Amino acid sequence: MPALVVEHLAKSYGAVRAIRDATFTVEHGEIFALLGPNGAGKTTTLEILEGFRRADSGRAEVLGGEPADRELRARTGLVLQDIAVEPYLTVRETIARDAGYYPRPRQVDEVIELVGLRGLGRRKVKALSGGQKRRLDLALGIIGDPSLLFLDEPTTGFDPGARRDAWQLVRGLRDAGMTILLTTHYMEEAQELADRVAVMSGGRIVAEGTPATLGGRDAAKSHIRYVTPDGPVTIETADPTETLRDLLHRGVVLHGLTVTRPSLEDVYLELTS
Ligand SMILES: Nc1ncnc2c1ncn2[C@@H]1O[C@H](COP(=O)(O)OP(=O)(O)OP(=O)(O)O)[C@@H](O)[C@H]1O
Repeated sequence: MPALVVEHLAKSYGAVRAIRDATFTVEHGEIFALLGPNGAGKTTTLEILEGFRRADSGRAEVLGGEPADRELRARTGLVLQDIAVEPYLTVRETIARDAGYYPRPRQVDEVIELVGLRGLGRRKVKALSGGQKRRLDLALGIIGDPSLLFLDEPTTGFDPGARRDAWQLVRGLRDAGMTILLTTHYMEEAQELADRVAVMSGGRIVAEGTPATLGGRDAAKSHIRYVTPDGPVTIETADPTETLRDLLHRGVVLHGLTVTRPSLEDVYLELTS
């Protein structure tokens, strides 16, 4: 039984068809990334799975049950786009208060450490930087020791170092058995983190696969580029190894050589254009 099942899901806000017909499944213990342009329907899909909204039609199943089930909520963690936190509480007080909502929470200090807020436990929430605030959001998502975690754009506002730390943390959670559904606008994040990705556009899933194979990426042609005294050369080839062997055999000097395949971002832009 998969951790999440979404089948022919549809949801409109008045005349706006936010989700038209979305189908995908997420297996236990995997990191699944939902990608798509602004307004594609990602947050609405998450909100239905989290039990905050009802779909108009279709099926959404979470850990084998209904999304809004109370007992289920104790087993899921949420990191939403805008989380309301008390500005005058400290980091530690905020996390400790949330720990009280769960039957078997993690240790508060362990979580502060995990999300990289060590030494900031006594700082008031209103005095945190944007990235630190987002780490606090992450702490609140995992304090209940959930088996399923929803992350809606978890690293927005992070500096590159903090982003890599967050990826490390999320991978660690997955390796410890947690199932993670995330949305992101950073293709590098999806590439680095996700076991599988789905691309949503106009309320539909338009492609699904591993980051390496999405949209036929693995079978796509490579570009070999190098510079000769006459100027730059670009060769498009399905078999870069063979083409390079041939060039070297002919004694071509390959100054500034690069070999590239379409990036996840290239494929994504093509799918959503
Ligand atoms: N409460 C609401 N009332 C009316 N329309 C809404 C509401 N929430 C979302 N929408 C609309 O539904 C569509 C899907 O929005 P949604 O927030 O699910 O997209 P998203 O993929 O999460 O976008 P983003 O990447 O910008 O967060 C958009 O056209 C949005 O304007």
